[in-house]
Amino acid sequence: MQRAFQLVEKWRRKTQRRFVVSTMSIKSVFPKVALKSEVQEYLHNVYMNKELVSELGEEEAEKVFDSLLSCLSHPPALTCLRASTHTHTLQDIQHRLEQHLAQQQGSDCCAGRSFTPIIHHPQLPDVLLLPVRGPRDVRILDMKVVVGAQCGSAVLRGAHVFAPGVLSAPKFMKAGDIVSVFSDVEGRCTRGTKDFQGNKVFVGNGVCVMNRSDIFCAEGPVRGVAIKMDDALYQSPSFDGVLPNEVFLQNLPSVVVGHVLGPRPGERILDMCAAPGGKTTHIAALMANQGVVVALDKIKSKVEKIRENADALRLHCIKAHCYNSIQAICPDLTHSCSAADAPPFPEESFDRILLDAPCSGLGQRPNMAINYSLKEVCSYQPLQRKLFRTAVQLMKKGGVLVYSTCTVTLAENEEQVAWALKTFPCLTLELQEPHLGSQGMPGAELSHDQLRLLQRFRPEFSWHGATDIHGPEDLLLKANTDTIGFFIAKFMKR
Ligand SMILES: C[S@@+](CC[C@H](N)C(=O)[O-])C[C@H]1O[C@@H](n2cnc3c(N)ncnc32)[C@H](O)[C@@H]1O
Repeated sequence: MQRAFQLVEKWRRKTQRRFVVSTMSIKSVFPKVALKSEVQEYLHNVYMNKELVSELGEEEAEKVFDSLLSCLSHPPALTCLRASTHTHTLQDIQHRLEQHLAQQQGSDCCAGRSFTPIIHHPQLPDVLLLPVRGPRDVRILDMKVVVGAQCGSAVLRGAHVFAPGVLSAPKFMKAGDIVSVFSDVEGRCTRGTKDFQGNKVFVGNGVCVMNRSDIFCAEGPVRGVAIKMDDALYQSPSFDGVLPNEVFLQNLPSVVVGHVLGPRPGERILDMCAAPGGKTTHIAALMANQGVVVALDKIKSKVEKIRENADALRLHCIKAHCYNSIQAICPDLTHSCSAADAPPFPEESFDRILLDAPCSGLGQRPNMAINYSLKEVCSYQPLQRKLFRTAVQLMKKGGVLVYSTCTVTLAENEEQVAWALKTFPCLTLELQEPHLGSQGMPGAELSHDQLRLLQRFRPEFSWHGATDIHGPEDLLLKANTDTIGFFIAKFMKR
């Protein structure tokens, strides 16, 4: 870890001169996540619930909630790459990645930047981390391009701007122009606008690869990079198409899920909500490609993505199907089920099941604006329970079920655990290994012992407004805490 920090320090010193304005001044202009007022009030009540307030005190609980809104609009401090250690060694992949980034960043280095250091995660043997630097001092230019909020968030995590994401561009914009890119956080900008005057957030500067007419006047759908972001507010390498057979860009808590599930070679595993296959491919890799991983998703186009990712990572034990997982149990015991690896399945068919549930996604970062209504946010709990019921029936006795979400509500997390333990006496809550996040959040009447068995990634706890790293311990702390908001529960069936 000491050597890792030396690398980060070297990189920081080399990039230092670009940080002429203190992060405090930029922080003040970078807004908190914008939520519908009904959703903000709902979340505020969650974070000010009686159990939590009696533990933290009202003032501290308010501060934590404020930090949550603030950190959600900013990207995590480190980029996490899962390495395909079933086909290559971690050192090998790191070396190839360094070579690739050296090529990608070659011209930037000449312009005064240095290569981003790549660090091994000390507790996750298949994870490589790259520190993100920002918010940086980047001057806003006269030519302004506006992109959709999703595209703006991707730029904050190191992506270039792809043509479909562009909403507004100046009248005479042409390839080679240097432009400032803004995110349309309120979703008000109409595609094809020339000069959008509404509320927008600056995400960095880039060089146009396409003319305005290429983006808006093409006959068919436009594809490809429209603006190459070479001076982004948050500096992080672009991983689009980088070593697709060896690395997978994945949030750190999602990698933790695979390890917590603990699949072993030869087992039968079900991933109930699998697309695009980030966790499915991790599970198959941990099984050294031996056994079966059945991956279900109800959206056909997304199932194709699972297959593409499985092929790219050479994971042949994955069997992907388009299916509604709620109905994945054979309806009739006398009726024989189709094929062993295709749904529906007889009860108690699987050694381990992952339910990475569809959820309100309020923990995703960066997210500058969430347009969900309260009704939408509240719609997930019943759906998750239906999926959970099926999961319990499909797991073998002695089998393991991992339930996870990337949201921060109690209703989709701790309340689901309380409901599951009451509804299914055959389930026990299990210790998670590794446990890198915080424990569960009080508010669902779970005991302290039960909360300790849960794992919640709570970026609001360590949020200080900037991604600066101060020492090796801080580097590791940030890697494990300055993540997306995420929840994991592990159950066993007696
Ligand atoms: C959180 S995402 C899964 C992410 C995925 N586990 C990964 O790591 O790449 C939830 C997925 O659940 C799928 N889904 C929603 N309802 C479903 C259902 N009833 N049956 C199967 N899949 C469903 C959605 O299409 C979506 O792809």
